[in-house]
Amino acid sequence: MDATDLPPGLDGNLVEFVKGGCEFEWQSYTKTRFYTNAFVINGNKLLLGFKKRGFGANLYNGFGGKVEPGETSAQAAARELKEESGIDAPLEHAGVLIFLTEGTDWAFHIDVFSAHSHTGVPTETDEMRPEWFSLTEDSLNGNDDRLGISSSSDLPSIPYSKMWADDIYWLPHLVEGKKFRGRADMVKDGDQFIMRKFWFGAVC
Ligand SMILES: Nc1[nH]c(=O)nc2c1ncn2[C@H]1C[C@H](O)[C@@H](COP(=O)(O)OP(=O)(O)OP(=O)(O)O)O1
Repeated sequence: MDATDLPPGLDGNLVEFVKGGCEFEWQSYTKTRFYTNAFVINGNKLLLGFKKRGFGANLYNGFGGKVEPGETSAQAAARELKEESGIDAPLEHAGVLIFLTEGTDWAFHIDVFSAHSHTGVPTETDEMRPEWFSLTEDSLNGNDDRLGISSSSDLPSIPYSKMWADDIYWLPHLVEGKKFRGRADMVKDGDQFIMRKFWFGAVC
C-alpha cells in the first residue's frame, strides 16, 4: 500500500483489513506517548484483565501502561504484565496502535505484545482483575458477544462490548499470529469513547 494512503503515524508495507469514518480528517497531533499492551494465550484461552481504576476503567484489556524513561517497550511490557497480573511471559511484538482522543494534541503509541506461555498464577492487583476467556472461533470473532450467547466452552466469551471499540478489529489477528498496525481517532460518547475514524491492517 502506498504510504501516502496510510493514516499519519503508520508506515511500512501494510494491507488494509478495515477502515471507517472516511468523511472525517485525521486529527493532527504534535506529541506521542508510548504505552504497552500484552496478551497472554494458553492453548484455547486468552487472559484479559478487568481494569479497576484509571484510564479505561471498567473495561477488559490486555495488561500494560506507560513506557518509563530508559526502558524499551519490551521491558515496559514485561514489567507492566508482572505488576498488573503477577505473571511472567515470553512476550513477542505483535502490533502497533496509534490512538487519539478528541481535544488532545498527543497520540498514544501502543506496542502490543503476545505470548503463548507464562509462568506464575494470574493474581488480582489494585489495578486489574485477571480472567481467562474462551478462544473458540465464535468467541474470538465476536459472534457470541454480539448475540449475547455464552461460549461453547466452559469459559466466558471474549467480552468485546466491555472492551475498547477497536479491539475486535485486531485481536483476532493477534491470536492468529499476524502482525498488525492500526490507528483510531476517538471521540467521547457519553461516558465512553467511540471511533470516529479508523484504519487497521496487516504487515506484509
Ligand atoms: N483504544 C485502546 N484500545 C486498547 O486496546 N487499549 C488501549 C486503548 N487506549 C489505551 N489503551 C491501553 C494502553 C495501556 O495498556 C492502557 C493505558 O495504560 P494505563 O492506564 O495503565 O496507563 P497509566 O498512565 O495508568 O500508566 P501506568 O501508571 O504506567 O500503568 O490502556
